[in-house]
Amino acid sequence: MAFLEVEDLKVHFPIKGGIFGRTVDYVRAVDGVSLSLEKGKTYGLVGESGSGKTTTGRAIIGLNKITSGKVTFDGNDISNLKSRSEVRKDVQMIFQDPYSSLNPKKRVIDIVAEPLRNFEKLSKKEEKIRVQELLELVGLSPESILKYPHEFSGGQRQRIGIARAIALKPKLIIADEPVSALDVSVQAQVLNFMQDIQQELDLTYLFIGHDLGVIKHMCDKIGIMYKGRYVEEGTTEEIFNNPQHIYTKRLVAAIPDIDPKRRQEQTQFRQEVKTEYEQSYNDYFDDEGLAYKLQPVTDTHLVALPEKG
Ligand SMILES: Nc1ncnc2c1ncn2[C@@H]1O[C@H](COP(=O)(O)OP(=O)(O)OP(=O)(O)O)[C@@H](O)[C@H]1O
Repeated sequence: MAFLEVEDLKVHFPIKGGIFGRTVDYVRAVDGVSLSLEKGKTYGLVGESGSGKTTTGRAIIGLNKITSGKVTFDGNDISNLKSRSEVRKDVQMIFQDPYSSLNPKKRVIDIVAEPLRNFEKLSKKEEKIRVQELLELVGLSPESILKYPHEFSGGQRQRIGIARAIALKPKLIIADEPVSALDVSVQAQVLNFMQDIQQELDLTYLFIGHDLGVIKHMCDKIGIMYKGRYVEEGTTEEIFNNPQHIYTKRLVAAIPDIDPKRRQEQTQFRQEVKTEYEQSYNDYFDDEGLAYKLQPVTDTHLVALPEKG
């Protein structure tokens, strides 16, 4: 059994209608996702906006109710809310936007200490020392404890978010587009730092993203999502060197390459993908453009599927 095992996960949100507010339909945000993640590794969930990546992450951590399916973490079935509360300390989330995810009215010490206050009974002095240690670990000055989020840059704010996420020494971190809101120049620093603490703290990551360059850099395994399902899953090498599904091929073909020789290969690959896409559209997609016909189904974010032709 893998460290994190998700089996046929479904999360459907009811759509209410009529004067009685009855459920008239469901948004099938996640509709049968399975994945397994080994300890210390990083799994990338990729998909265009609305494909269900965030809902998958939120369902695993217990922020969204699971409609059906099973989530096993570190040997425990955490599919229902009660069982999940037992592993709450062990699974933490890092959010996309370090501007909105930190309360602007709170000082850094109160932000980072929040999970500690929920789970551990520390004296004020012990708490201060722990927060200062955490800030040092994420590369911020321990004197920052009395500052407010607006006094920091985007990259520094994300480090504060990471300090909060690792405060309870979690085992699994769900990182929901952790660098998408940051300047490109800062993204690499935060990603490299995330890799450093992964080693240091023996962390396992579920990394949600849409930038395939970032995903390639970070992940061992990748699942490509589309409309709540997987279109393809594989190791990073398989996805980038030998993509099977036309949707994945389109994503890989869209990555800009700065190396002149590889750019030439990429141009040729793009042409092949274009031809295959045009020839095989009906084999892969049903009338609504849903990628039902190849299993498993994945999620992606980089390039929306264009209209046929
Ligand atoms: N609480 C909710 N109630 C109803 N529908 C929801 C809810 N949360 C998400 N959805 C819908 O579920 C679908 C999947 O959303 P989700 O946020 O998981 O996608 P995503 O791939 O993470 O996209 P993004 O990259 O834009 O965050 C979308 O159609 C979204 O509108």
